[in-house]
Amino acid sequence: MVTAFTAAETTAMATALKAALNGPRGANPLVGAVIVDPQGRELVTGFHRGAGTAHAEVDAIAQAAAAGIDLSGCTMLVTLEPCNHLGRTGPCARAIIDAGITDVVYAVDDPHDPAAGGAATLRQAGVRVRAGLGAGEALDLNRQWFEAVAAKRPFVTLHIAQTLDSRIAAEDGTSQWISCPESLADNHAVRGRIDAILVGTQTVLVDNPRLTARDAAGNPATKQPVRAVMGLRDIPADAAVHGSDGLVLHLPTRDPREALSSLYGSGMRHLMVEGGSRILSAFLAAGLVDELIVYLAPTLLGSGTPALTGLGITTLADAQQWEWDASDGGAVRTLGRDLRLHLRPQRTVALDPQPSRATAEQAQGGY
Ligand SMILES: NC(=O)C1=CN([C@@H]2O[C@H](COP(=O)(O)OP(=O)(O)OC[C@H]3O[C@@H](n4cnc5c(N)ncnc54)[C@H](OP(=O)(O)O)[C@@H]3O)[C@@H](O)[C@H]2O)C=CC1
Ligand SMILES: Nc1c(N[C@@H]2O[C@H](COP(=O)(O)O)[C@@H](O)[C@H]2O)[nH]c(=O)[nH]c1=O
Repeated sequence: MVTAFTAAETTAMATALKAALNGPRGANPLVGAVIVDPQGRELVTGFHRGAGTAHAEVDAIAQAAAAGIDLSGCTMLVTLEPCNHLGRTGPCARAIIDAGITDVVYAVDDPHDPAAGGAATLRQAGVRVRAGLGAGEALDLNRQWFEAVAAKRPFVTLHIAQTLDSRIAAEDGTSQWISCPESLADNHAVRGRIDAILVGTQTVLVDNPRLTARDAAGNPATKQPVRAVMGLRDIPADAAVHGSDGLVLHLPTRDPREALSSLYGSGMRHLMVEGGSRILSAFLAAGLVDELIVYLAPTLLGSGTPALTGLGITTLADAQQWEWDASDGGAVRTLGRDLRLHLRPQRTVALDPQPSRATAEQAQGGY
C-alpha cells in the first residue's frame, strides 16, 4: 500500500496530538508540534500554552535553538496549519522557513481567517507541505473551538463552585466561600487568561462581586477580564463590579445567544460564565458551553441554591452527556481539599476528516 506519510511521521503526529493536551482551552486552539530529523527521529516537541504565548511551532523551534540543534532539512509535524499572521507572536510560517525546515505535515487547516494561509506561504518558499495526517483526531481535539470559530461566538467556559450535594449557595444566599483557597487561586488564574467574565444580575445584587483576577494577596493580575452582567435590571450605581477601569459591560438580555453575539462584537473570544444558577442553566440549556470546570468541595448543605435550576430535560434519554477532558492538567485534579473536575460536551456528530478550508490548495499527498 502506498501512503503519503511515513511511519515515523505518523508516530510523530501522535506525539504532537498528545503534547497539544498540555495547553489550556480558550480563545486559541490546543496545538502540538514535533520536529523530526531526516531519519525520522523526534528532536523536539512543542505545544501552545494559550492566547498571547508562543505557538507550538515557535515553541518547538525555540527549544531546538536553545539546545543548539540545526533544523536544516528537518520535518515539522503540527496538529494545525501553521499561521500566517503577525498576531501577538509572529507568523509561524516565517519561523519555519527561517529555521531551514524543508517539510511540513499538518493535520487540519486553520479556519481562522487572519491566521489561515500559512501553507501557501510555506509552499511559495519551497517548503514541501502535506496535510491531513491525524485530521480526525485533530478536529476532535479542538471540536468546540472549531464550532465557536464557525459560529463567530466566544469560546465558553462554565464555572461551578459547588458542595458535594450540588449547592452553590446556602439558603440565606451566602456562598463565600464554598471553594478552598487553592480552588479560588485556580479560578483567579482562569480569570487572568480569559477575555470576559459573566454573571447574572442576581449574583451582583447578592454577592456584590468584584470579578477581577487577583493573586492570593489580593493584588490585581496584569491582564483583567471584561466584567459582564447579564439581565434586564440595572446594575446598582455603587456595585463593586463597576470598578474604576471601565472594563464593565451591562448586557440587558436574558438570551445567552444575544449576550454572546454582543460580547463577540466587542472583541471577546473567550468567556467564562461564573453563575449564578439561572445563568449557568441558561447557557447549558442552550448548548452553548464548550468547557466545564467544577470545583467540588467536600461540604454538605442539604438546602440552598442548586447549581442548576433546570435544563428542560424530563427523561433520561434527553440527558446532556459530558466527557472528561484530559487537557490542561487533566480531568480530575486535587486542589487543597477540593476536587477540580474538567469536562467538555460529548461529541454528538461525526467529524469531517478532511481539511476544512474551502480555499485550501490541494493537499500534496495525504488524503
Ligand atoms: N458558588 C458559585 O460558583 C456561585 C454562586 N453564586 C450564587 O448564586 C446565587 C445567585 O444565583 P441565581 O439566583 O440563580 O441568580 P443569577 O446570578 O443566575 O441571576 C439571575 C438573574 O439574571 C437575569 N437573567 C439573565 N438571563 C437569564 C436567563 N436566561 N434566565 C434567568 N435569568 C436570567 C435575571 O435578572 P433580570 O431580572 O435582571 O433580567 C435573573 O433574575 C447567589 O446566592 C450567589 O451567591 C453565584 C455565582 C457563582
Ligand atoms: N462562592 C464561590 C464563587 N463565587 C463567585 O465569585 C464571585 C465573587 O468574586 P470576587 O468578588 O471577585 O471575589 C461570586 O459572585 C461568584 O461569581 N467562586 C468560587 O470559585 N468559589 C466559591 O466558593
